[in-house]
Amino acid sequence: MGILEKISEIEKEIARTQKNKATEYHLGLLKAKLAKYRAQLLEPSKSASSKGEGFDVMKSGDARVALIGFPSVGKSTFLSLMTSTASEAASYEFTTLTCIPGVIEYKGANIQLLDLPGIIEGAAQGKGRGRQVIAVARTADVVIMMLDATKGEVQRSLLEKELESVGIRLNKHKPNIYFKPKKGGGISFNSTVTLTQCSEKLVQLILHEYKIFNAEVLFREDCSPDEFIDVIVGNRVYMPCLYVYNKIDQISMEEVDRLARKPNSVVISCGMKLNLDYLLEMLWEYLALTCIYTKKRGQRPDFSDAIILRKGASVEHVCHRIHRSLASQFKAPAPSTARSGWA
Ligand SMILES: Nc1nc2c(ncn2[C@@H]2O[C@H](COP(=O)(O)OP(=O)(O)OP(=O)(O)O)[C@@H](O)[C@H]2O)c(=O)[nH]1
Ligand SMILES: [K+]
Ligand SMILES: [Mg+2]
Repeated sequence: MGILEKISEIEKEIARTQKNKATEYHLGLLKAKLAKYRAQLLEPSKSASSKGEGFDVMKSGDARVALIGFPSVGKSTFLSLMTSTASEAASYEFTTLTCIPGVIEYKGANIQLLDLPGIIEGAAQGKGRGRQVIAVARTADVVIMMLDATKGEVQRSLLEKELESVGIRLNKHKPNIYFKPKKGGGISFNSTVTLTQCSEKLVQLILHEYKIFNAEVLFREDCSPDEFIDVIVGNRVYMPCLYVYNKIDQISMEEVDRLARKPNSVVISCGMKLNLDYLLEMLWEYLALTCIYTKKRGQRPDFSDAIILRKGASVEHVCHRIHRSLASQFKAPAPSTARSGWA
C-alpha cells in the first residue's frame, strides 16, 4: 500500500470510529500514525518542488501577507487594487502561474502582499502548484484566504484541510506543553491543569508510536491529542488568517450580513471597491505591528517616519533599527543617562 492509500485508510477509520471514552486511545494512536505518514509524504519530494521554478520571492518590507485561494476568486484583482503592481486578472482559472509581489503602504509600513496561483483540493499532495504555493504561505506573517462569496462554505473548509495537513495552524496558538526528549529515565508526565482530553496513558501510547520512551512532558493547558502530536512532531506553523469573502456584489444583503459575522472574516467586493478600508484595518490588527516614533529632546516626534516593529520587540531591536552600534552604546552608560536619550 502506498502512503496516500494508508493515509486515506486511516482517515476513513477515524471518521467511522465513534468518539467516546472507550475509543480515545485507539483514536489517539490513529492520529499519531496519520501525522507520521503525512510527514513522510511531504519530506522526500520537498527538494524537488523547491528546485526549478520555485517562487523564491525576496522578503521585503516590514511584513509579508500571502493570498491563498481557489482559482478566480479575485486574488490578482485585489493585488492590483491595493498595490502599484499590476497582476493579470481574467475570468478563466489559473490566470496567475507564479508568485507576484506588491507593496501595500499603510500607516508608514510597507507590507509585502503576494499574489499566488489558485490552489485546489489536493494541493498539499502536489496538485497544480499547490506545494509551491503552500511553501510560500508558510513564510508569511498573515495569510489572507480569499473566498468567492457566491460559492458558500466549501472552498473554506477544503483549503483549511489542505493547510492543516501540511502543518499550518490557522488562528491557533502554540499548545502550552513542555516537551523534552531525554536519554533515559522513562516518561515523566505532569500537568498544571485538569486534563479532559488527554491522560498519562494516552500520552505514553502516542509517544511510543513515535518510538519515544524517555521524555519529560508537562501540560500547562487542557490540550487535545492532536495538539500534543503537533508538539512532538514540531515544525508546525502557527499563523493568523483572515478569511476574505470577495464578490459580495453578487450575493444578497442577508448573505453578506451572515458572512460578515463569522469570526476572523471580512466581506469585500474588489469589483465595486467595497469595504477595502476595513479589510486594511483588520489586516493591520492581525499583523500586530507596532509603530515607534523617535524624537529629539525638546522637540515633537516626527509622525511621518516610524520605526515598524513586531509585537514583543525589545528596546534592543529598536536600537538596532536606528543604528547597528547603538545597542552596545545604549547598555554601557548608567541607567539615568540611557533613559535621558529616550525621554
Ligand atoms: N463580480 C465580481 N467579480 C470580480 C470581483 N473581483 C474579481 N472579479 C472577477 O473575477 C475574475 C477572476 O479574477 P482574478 O483576479 O483573475 O482571480 P484570481 O483569484 O487571481 O484567479 P487565478 O489567478 O486564476 O487563480 C475576473 O473576471 C475578475 O474581474 C468582484 O468583487 N466582483
Ligand atoms: K482568474
Ligand atoms: Mg490570479
